[in-house]
Amino acid sequence: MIVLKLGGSVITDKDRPETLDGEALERAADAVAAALEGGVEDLVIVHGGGSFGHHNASEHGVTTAEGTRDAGAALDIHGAMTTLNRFVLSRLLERGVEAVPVHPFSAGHRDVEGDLELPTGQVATLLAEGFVPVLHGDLVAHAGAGATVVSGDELVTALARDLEADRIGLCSTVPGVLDDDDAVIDRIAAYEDVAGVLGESAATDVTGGMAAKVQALLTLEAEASIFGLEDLEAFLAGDEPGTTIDSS
Ligand SMILES: Nc1ncnc2c1ncn2[C@@H]1O[C@H](COP(=O)(O)OP(=O)(O)OP(=O)(O)O)[C@@H](O)[C@H]1O
Ligand SMILES: C=C(C)CCOP(=O)(O)O
Repeated sequence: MIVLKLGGSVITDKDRPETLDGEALERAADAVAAALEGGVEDLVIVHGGGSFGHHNASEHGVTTAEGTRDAGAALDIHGAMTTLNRFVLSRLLERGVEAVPVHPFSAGHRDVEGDLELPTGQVATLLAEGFVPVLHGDLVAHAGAGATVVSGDELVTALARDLEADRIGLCSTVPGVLDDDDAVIDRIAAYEDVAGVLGESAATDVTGGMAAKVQALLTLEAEASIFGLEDLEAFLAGDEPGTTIDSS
């Protein structure tokens, strides 16, 4: 089972609100379709927000910890993410991928500690029935805080753990985690080894950029890869492009 995240910064133009990077999205959809035709089974896709969702969340002061109890604000943020989800689904459907949406707002929640609870029975059943479930960064109900943002990266972690993913891939706008000289770090085994070079996202991003990604992936048993769009095909073919996060 593969969990693949298509970074919001890859499939959208992160500097312009609610703007797709149509070419990049089509390229990603091509790679997914080719991989499924080539024999990949059991693929779960998660996509991030990029220029959809982050701007809205930021405008309403909503983050993964700061929530809202304003339904209008919640619909604004969730609506931006479902709009992007429709675009992703349609590009996949056009290529014969049996992609269906799973909206985290209707499925998950956070407890008072902020820990995410995400049921995955629907995702497992969709996989078993031959679908490609497509989740996305979203809002979730948060005990004591209203509704807060859940990042695609958190969803990847929860899905990978629960569904015992064999492989995890984060396709981002960078070719991997970069060191001080902008060279791709091949392998990361401990957060302390790279904490100094990890920063936040260059664009409006309420969920933490690269540092949060690496921290989350280090908690998983399976190996994860962070790579750029040019390496998506290679990842889906079984290679380990970019940076491998290995906590074992
Ligand atoms: N050491 C680093 N190596 C690589 N990228 C880094 C590093 N430190 C900070 N970054 C930033 O992290 C960004 C990737 O995180 P970001 O959250 O924007 O990606 P994404 O998952 O593709 O998008 P989204 O969160 O919208 O889904 C890079 O574009 C870069 O600006
Ligand atoms: C900002 C929202 C609503 C979702 C963010 O998801 P991410 O881009 O994966 O961090």
